[in-house]
Amino acid sequence: MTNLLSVRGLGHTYPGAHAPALHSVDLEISRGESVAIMGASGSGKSTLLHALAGIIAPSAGHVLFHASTGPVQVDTLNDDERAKLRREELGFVFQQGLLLSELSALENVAVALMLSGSTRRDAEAAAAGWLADLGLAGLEDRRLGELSGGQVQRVAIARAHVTGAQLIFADEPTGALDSTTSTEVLDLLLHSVTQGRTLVVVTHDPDVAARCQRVVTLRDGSIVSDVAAANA
Ligand SMILES: Nc1ncnc2c1ncn2[C@@H]1O[C@H](COP(=O)(O)OP(=O)(O)OP(=O)(O)O)[C@@H](O)[C@H]1O
Repeated sequence: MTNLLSVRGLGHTYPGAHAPALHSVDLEISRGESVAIMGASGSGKSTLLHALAGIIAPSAGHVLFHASTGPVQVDTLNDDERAKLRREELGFVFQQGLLLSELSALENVAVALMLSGSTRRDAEAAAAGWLADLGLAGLEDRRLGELSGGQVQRVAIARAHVTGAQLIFADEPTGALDSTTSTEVLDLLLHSVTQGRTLVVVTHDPDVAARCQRVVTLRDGSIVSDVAAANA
């Protein structure tokens, strides 16, 4: 498998914090892998995800991402460049933050493409296709508040994929869902890995981690284990 992300000496200390949230992390992620990031609350999982995905600029170390256009040194990008990288190359399935409750399911997905320059008509056609593929046909015009938690996560998955992103970051994508719906949402994310995409998922749930190929565990901001998942 070819390398997609190479991380060297990654560290991050939030302003005013006494201890680093992330410390000397080295990590290689290959194209087509599914990687779970686990660890106790406060161990640095989200900080690692945010540094890998260019959401935050790390205070130390390097993140090399092999984008569709060539290698990108993520840690050296400015805010605008990181935003462009996220928009064009990465997909996000987060519990909160990215979807807009006042927009419909269709608009939430289409906006990802419109931000990258697609016309509304093209964006909505592509969005409708993804929503249908994810079992949401007929619900396109519902606002998020009129959908179940699992349906909202499907909207998030559609949005993460509609731009053609090859690297998907998920932060507790099943955290608020019942076990049946969790399984369905994870099935959808792992299906996209079988299509050649790469998934990095932060989770507290051992069942989610066991279905990924690899489990990276953090403690106090450092990687303490990096193993193939038992059930993978
Ligand atoms: N914006 C921030 N400003 C200051 N400190 C922060 C910030 N975000 C996280 N931290 C601190 O950094 C450390 C790592 O936090 P992080 O959110 O990465 O952990 P986590 O493993 O994802 O935790 P959880 O499982 O509870 O979400 C913690 O000590 C946390 O308090």
